[in-house]
Order: sequence, then C-alpha cells, then structure tokens
Amino acid sequence: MRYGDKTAVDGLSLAVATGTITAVLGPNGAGKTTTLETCEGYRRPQGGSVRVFGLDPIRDRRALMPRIGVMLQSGGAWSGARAEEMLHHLARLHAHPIDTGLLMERLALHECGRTPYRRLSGGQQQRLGLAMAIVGRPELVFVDEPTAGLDPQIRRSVWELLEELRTDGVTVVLTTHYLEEAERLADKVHILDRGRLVASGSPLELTRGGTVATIRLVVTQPFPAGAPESLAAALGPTTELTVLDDVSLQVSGPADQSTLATVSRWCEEQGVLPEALTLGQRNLEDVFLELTGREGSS
Ligand SMILES: Nc1ncnc2c1ncn2[C@@H]1O[C@H](COP(=O)(O)OP(=O)(O)OP(=O)(O)O)[C@@H](O)[C@H]1O
Repeated sequence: MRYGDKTAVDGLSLAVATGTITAVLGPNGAGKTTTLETCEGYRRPQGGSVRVFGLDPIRDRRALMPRIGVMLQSGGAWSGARAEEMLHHLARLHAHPIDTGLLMERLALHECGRTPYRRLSGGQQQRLGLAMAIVGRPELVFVDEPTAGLDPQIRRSVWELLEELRTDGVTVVLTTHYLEEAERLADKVHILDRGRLVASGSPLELTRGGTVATIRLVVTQPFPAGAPESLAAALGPTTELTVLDDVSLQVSGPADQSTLATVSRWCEEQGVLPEALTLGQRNLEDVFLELTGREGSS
C-alpha cells in the first residue's frame, strides 16, 4: 500500500483464523490502520491481494458488508445524531441485531443515550463506535484501537466483551498500543514496523525463550550510599539498572546465571539482606521494544 511515493505497508503476509482474536501491533505510522482499512475494503492496494471469507473486500463489498463490523479509529457517526438513535439506526440495517439497550448498558452508554454524538466525551464516542461495529452480530469485526483513552474499568469491560465475542465464534482483528491488552486478549499477534511484518506468534511464543530478563531486588534496609552505582559497575554495560526507591531496584539485562550471581554477590559485599529477589519473564512490551526499538504508549 502506497500513499503517493510513500510506502505504508510492504510485503505483508498474514492470515487470521476464524473465531480467534488477532492483534496487529506496531509503533505510530507502522501501517496498522492502513492494513485494516485494506481488509475492510476502504483502500485498494497497489500490489498483492486481500481475501476476506474468500471474497475481495472491494469487488464483493455488498456480500461482505452484512458479515463484517468495523470500528474506525475515530468518526463513523453523524455528528448531530444522538447516541441511541445512531445505534438503533444501524441495528435496523441488520437482520438479527443485538438488543441495543443491553449493548448500551454493557458499554456504560445508557446514561448518554440522548446526547448528540459530537457532545459525547472521547471515551463515550469510542464505546459507541465499538457498539456500532458489533450491533449487527458480525462474523468478523475489525476494531482499531478499541480502548484508546478509556479508563481502566471500562477498558476491562471492553476486554470482556471482546472475549465473549470470541466465545460466540466471532473473529476479532484489533490494533492497540496497549501491549498488556494484546497479551491478555490475543490468540495471535503480528508486529509491524515501518510497513513490514517483524514478528508473528501467540503472546507466549513471542515472549518465551528471550535473552532479556528483569531482576527485581527489594532489600530490608535502605541501600548504603553509592551502593546502586557499584552494582551498575559490577554488572557492566549490557544491563540497565533502575533505582525504584531507597530499598528496591530493577535490573534489565541478559537472562543468565551470571547476572543473578553478580546481584547476590553484591548484596553480600554491601551487607544488605534481600527481602525479595525475583527474576521476571520478559513481557510483550519487552519484545515489542526489542523488535521496534521504540516504545508503545502502554
Ligand atoms: N491518507 C494518507 N495519505 C498519506 N499518507 C498516509 C495516509 N494514511 C496514512 N499515511 C501514512 O502511512 C503510514 C502508515 O499509517 P497508518 O495510519 O497505517 O499507521 P498506524 O500504524 O495505524 O499508525 P498509528 O499507530 O499512529 O495509528 C504513515 O507514515 C502515515 O503517515
């Protein structure tokens, strides 16, 4: 997919299995939205091919539309329509819609049902967008950053809703910058960087067997002056030491016995007693940063 002479998505090859949740991840501008919009039939790629249920998203648009739900990153609703009007309207376009009252309640929208779309808060517009995408009971739903900017409670209800959709056999394709969201929800994750696929796998496959680990140390008494600096020197440049407070610190570095041995030897030398010394598995965020070299906004 190119925009003028800018290549937005290049050589991307991926398949989504029915009844699963797939997360497409990547830094800003990596090509996630472009990829989804191409699958949704909103953009015609200059090369390659896209098939959804074996159909061409542009040529076979009429056949696909009743089977697909789309939540855009923003917009998609008439600005003057009230939230409940907008949802009822979409529900009436479908043969077997979900009860709109129930859906509004699930997404905590019932209190703003009579508010025009343009007056809804960002988070309410976001949730209405999700409700609009699923009200027609689609077989496949594309959701672009479904929980961006939502508070933690509502984010969890959106996660539960997406998990229920999967239980009901719905296929979900989402993009997100919240890596813990992808880790919790996705059966399969695809990481894009500058329009190219850099990794694919289940969250477990991607985080397993890494070469980077995180050691967290909590001691019983505050560190002696200069002690963290001496640990940083003993560990060397391949590790990164972060002092969390006067009794705890974190070391990110090679996941080997020597790093752990250096930390415990240093405790002995400094006369500090570990209260907790834990070796953490790397998570999806660590993998993401390793692969893309830039942070997601988790
Ligand atoms: N309509 C357009 N015209 C020109 N360039 C575009 C257009 N849409 C996207 N791009 C460019 O294509 C690249 C991919 O954009 P895209 O929106 O797909 O990325 P993204 O991964 O979804 O980013 P974000 O996380 O910021 O939403 C970016 O460099 C972007 O500037």
